[in-house]
Amino acid sequence: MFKEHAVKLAIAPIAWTNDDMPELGGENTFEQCISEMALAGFQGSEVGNKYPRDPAALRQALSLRQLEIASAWFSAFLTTEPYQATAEAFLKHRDFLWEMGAKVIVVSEQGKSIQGQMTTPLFAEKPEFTEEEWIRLADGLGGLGRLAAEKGMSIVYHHHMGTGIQTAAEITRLMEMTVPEEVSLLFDTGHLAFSGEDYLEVLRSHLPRIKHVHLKDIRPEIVDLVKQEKLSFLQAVKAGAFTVPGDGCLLFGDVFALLAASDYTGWLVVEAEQDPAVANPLEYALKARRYIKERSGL
Ligand SMILES: O=C1C[C@@H](O)[C@H](O)[C@@H](O)C1=O
Ligand SMILES: [Co+2]
Repeated sequence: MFKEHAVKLAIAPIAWTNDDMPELGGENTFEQCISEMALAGFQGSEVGNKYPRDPAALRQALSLRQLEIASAWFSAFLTTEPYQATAEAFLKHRDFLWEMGAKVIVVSEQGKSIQGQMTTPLFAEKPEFTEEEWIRLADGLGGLGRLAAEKGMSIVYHHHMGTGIQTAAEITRLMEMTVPEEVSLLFDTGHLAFSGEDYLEVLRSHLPRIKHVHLKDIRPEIVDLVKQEKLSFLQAVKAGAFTVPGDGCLLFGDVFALLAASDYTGWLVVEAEQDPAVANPLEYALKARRYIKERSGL
């Protein structure tokens, strides 16, 4: 299926400690988190809020467990703040990731985002960008892409529930307003399915621009509840809207087949935030690892 050495498997720390709601998994330590990632058979991780920010200390802790850093999330505010403010914060983030050996930088526009608001209904209050904001976003992302290229890196745009770039149409528009040399795409299965998009069609349409993949599944009955009860994104996560690949309703066999057929090279990152007090992170990491092996041979 996948070409040898083309793809590496990572898992995000968000299943152990949630950066959006640090009270979820507050008791789980950084060492426990990375030890369990390695124990479950993963080669890499993204960066969570408990990770040391000193590259030497982080490298040392990871190398003991033979783990690498795949990437880390960056919140941009290109639609609501001056470009310079986002660019300055981005440069620090870029240089940290470069020191950690990452090749891609996850970027998500958080201007007008409701993803961090505890009670704002996710579906009813989804933000939309004005024409002017679309232009600011596309131009700003181009600028960040050029800054990433100075270090031989790429930005991968993270579409996300509760933001101005959530739907298939919004992703397509963003890709059309930017160029592949500057802006690549992160494909997150869970966010697309949650939004009600045809995630396989999004994958087919944008395959050449996809340079990073987040694998998460959804529990459709919880997604229905989120709509009926007008829950927020954070309430949805707590209620268990997301889970690991194979534990929900997504067709990951098809996702892997499409990626492999396009000679995808890069990381596949299991990223399934749920309440660690309900869903034991090691148990779910092992479940995800077994399922990925069965479906992709990796
Ligand atoms: O990549 C991600 C990072 C998280 O902080 C975010 O809220 C999550 O849903 C996600 O997909
Ligand atoms: Co994601």
